[in-house]
Amino acid sequence: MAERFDLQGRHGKSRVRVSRVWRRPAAAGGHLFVEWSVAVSVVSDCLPSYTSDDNSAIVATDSIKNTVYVKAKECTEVVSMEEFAVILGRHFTSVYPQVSEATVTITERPWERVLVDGKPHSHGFKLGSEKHSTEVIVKKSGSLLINSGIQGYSLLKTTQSGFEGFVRDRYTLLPETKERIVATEVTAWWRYPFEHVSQLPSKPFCFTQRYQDLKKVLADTFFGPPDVGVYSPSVQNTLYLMGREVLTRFPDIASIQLRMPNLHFLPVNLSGKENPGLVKFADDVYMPTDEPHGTIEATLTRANSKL
Ligand SMILES: O=c1[nH]c(=O)c2[nH]c(=O)[nH]c2[nH]1
Repeated sequence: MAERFDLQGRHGKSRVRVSRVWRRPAAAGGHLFVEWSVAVSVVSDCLPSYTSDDNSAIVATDSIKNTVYVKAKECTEVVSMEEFAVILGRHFTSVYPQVSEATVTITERPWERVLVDGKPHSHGFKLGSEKHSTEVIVKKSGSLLINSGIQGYSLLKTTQSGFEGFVRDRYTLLPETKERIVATEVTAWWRYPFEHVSQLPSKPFCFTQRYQDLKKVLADTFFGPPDVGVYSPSVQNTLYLMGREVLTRFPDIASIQLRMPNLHFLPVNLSGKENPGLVKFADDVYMPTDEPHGTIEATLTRANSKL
């Protein structure tokens, strides 16, 4: 008898790029504009399409792609990325009996309103750097998982950082220091507390506002007060303080995952037989590097969380 196999498949469409404009009058704040890259992946009961030539249960990935544009068109009111992802996830899991679950991932291209002579422009945007993403999983029952994140958030400070007291053995060359540049490119992911579509907040845009607030908490904790800063004894400690501050400020966030590569700025000392002490490092000239870099990451979860 032929061997039997379990098969767990999923299918969808990735990198579906969509932009949406909401044309508000200038007096109401001007146009809103987003550019999203959407990935949809559905868990669908279409086993015969894998094991035979029967495609009758397949929702074509081309139709999945089209749905992204249809739903964008239907969003006549402003929606955040997270809300749009829930709309898509709800659509696939409610319209198609064979679809039990949908994962919708969206990454936003960070178009930011320009300022002209210090005034927000009503319809002009420029590209920023760090990116906002979300991953939403919707089940047929309406149960939900919403994780959102930030990528490519580059932060640097020129002082108030050191690294001392680490293991010294026969492999150690790194001198201890109380003075260095610290630079990183933060990746963070956090989970929202809504576990069912019925719990979603009705206030539009709250996810977008939360992203902005969270980004500010991360940066403010990294930098410290504008005039004096705050001393960082290690990237590990700074990462912990950033995560702790997020969980303290936002009680509805149960957990945050932070990845903070340590992008080294190496002291430049140049010396040769002919030119002894050509360049002597005095906390002034550095060689910026990104390879190799330290990898520091941690997840902070509330001790009483049920996660
Ligand atoms: O903040 C730091 N953490 C480390 O773990 C480490 N390791 C290293 O070489 N430099 C640093 N800096």
